[in-house]
Amino acid sequence: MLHLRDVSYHPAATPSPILKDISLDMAPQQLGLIVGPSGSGKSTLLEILSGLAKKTSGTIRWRDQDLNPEYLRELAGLVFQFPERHFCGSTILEELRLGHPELSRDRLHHALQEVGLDHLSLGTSPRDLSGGQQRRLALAVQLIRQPFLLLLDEPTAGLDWSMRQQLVSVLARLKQDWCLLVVSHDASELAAIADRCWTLHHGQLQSVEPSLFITASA
Ligand SMILES: Nc1ncnc2c1ncn2[C@@H]1O[C@H](COP(=O)(O)OP(=O)(O)OP(=O)(O)O)[C@@H](O)[C@H]1O
Repeated sequence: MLHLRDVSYHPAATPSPILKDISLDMAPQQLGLIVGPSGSGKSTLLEILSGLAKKTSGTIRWRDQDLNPEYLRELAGLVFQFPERHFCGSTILEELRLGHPELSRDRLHHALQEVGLDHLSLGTSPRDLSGGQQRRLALAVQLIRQPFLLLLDEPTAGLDWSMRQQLVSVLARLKQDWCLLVVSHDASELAAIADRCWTLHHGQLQSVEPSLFITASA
């Protein structure tokens, strides 16, 4: 169970906080969706939850354990917006093994299976994959680390309709085993698979019913 209580982020360079007293709870096997316009603080919240930035105040807990940035870097997996821009490996195998040369082929195969890419040869170049396949490979890269929390920044951005549908069904399947927190400026397809929804405006989080977005985008 992930618990955030009154998490704020106020860098010295800004006149007002970027995140203001954020509180939320999420259970394993849930998908949480935070929807907010550009500049509302979505990526900053994910940076804090993945240990890349340090909150100014508040607490972040997994069950009863307080999580500092070092712990968060180990326990959370962040898939950046447009993750394909950061691929470094020349093959799928290299991409999956970056930083984890010891990983067995079984473990790699399992991660690819979870995102529906197990039919591909490990020697395929990530650059030769479709946009949707590249997004799923980026998910697999995080899954092999077995994070307790999978964080996704705008996972469907820039994909066409059919690739978005494929990605949404992969996420729906992944939430059966993982805790997922997704941020997006567009709730349309993701709200249908979300267990919890929030809006984020000027760094302030507000809980809303997922059905609100489904009706609004229908
Ligand atoms: N360390 C920092 N110092 C100063 N300003 C910052 C810092 N981190 C974030 N910001 C500012 O906070 C605001 C929120 O940024 P953030 O990237 O989190 O928004 P976002 O909702 O993810 O937007 P987008 O969808 O455009 O990526 C922006 O105005 C950004 O410039």
